[in-house]
Amino acid sequence: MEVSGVDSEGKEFNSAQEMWREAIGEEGDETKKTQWYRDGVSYWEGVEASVDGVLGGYGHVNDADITGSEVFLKTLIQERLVNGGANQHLVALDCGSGIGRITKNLLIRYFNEVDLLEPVAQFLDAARENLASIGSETHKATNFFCVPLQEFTPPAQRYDVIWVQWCIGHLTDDDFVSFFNRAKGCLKPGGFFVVKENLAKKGFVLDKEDRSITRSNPYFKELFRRCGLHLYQTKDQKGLPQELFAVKMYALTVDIPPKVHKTRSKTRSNRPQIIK
Ligand SMILES: C[S@@+](CC[C@H](N)C(=O)[O-])C[C@H]1O[C@@H](n2cnc3c(N)ncnc32)[C@H](O)[C@@H]1O
Repeated sequence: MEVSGVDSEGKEFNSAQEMWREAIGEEGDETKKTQWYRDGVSYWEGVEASVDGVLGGYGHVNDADITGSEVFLKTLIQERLVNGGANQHLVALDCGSGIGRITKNLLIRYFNEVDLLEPVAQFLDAARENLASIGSETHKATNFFCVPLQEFTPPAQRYDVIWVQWCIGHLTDDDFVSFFNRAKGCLKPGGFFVVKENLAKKGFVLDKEDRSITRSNPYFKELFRRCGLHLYQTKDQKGLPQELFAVKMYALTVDIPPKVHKTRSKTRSNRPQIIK
């Protein structure tokens, strides 16, 4: 990516390549890259297994976040899934699930089964506990995968929705692309990804504390293009405190969304749109 960016200590980089070279070393230098991932997980291992912990001290944004996600998800289920999801056995994957906050407050109400993936064992244990008394025989958390996204290949054709929120910043660009390419084959027909992430105003911001990168909207779009994914819908998350990064939701599909005959202005951004 030919975009400039900064790190959390104010250091400037002329390009993403320059930043990645410093963060994970030259291509083929697996030692530094392994250390990058190890440091990211170690950071989260030192965080309390609570809503406030996984939200970086902003536990009070949970309600706004879940409400925003629910509005986005509901429309997508209706538009994309057979019968609008009615009378279907729906399955979701919650990636980088932390303590199961999103599954507990949202996904388990819409999906018959939810699988959780989380590399930090203490978070996944908390998720198991938090979800033990939630749901029912027909709405339940099924699998708990204790593995990082870059090492995960989901089961083939299992999921209607793969939800990726506030965790993909831990992956390098190549591992980001590689993960979505593997995961594409795990979606059922009509299935889709939701990526909900912080946005940098421009370029990127490297967080040296938790070993993650916050990407800009153009940066995400370029990576989605490299994944061969199509942008079906996007929506900005509203109601978050001003001092936080803006947050955007992306719905992504493997198939090309049908052309919409426009009756409104071309400047509307939340319409089906192929990534350019
Ligand atoms: C900000 S928390 C968000 C948790 C959850 N998605 C939520 O919104 O409540 C970031 C999560 O990403 C997880 N994570 C860190 N590195 C990861 C990786 N390589 N693959 C998947 N998840 C990772 C952390 O352990 C942590 O649970």
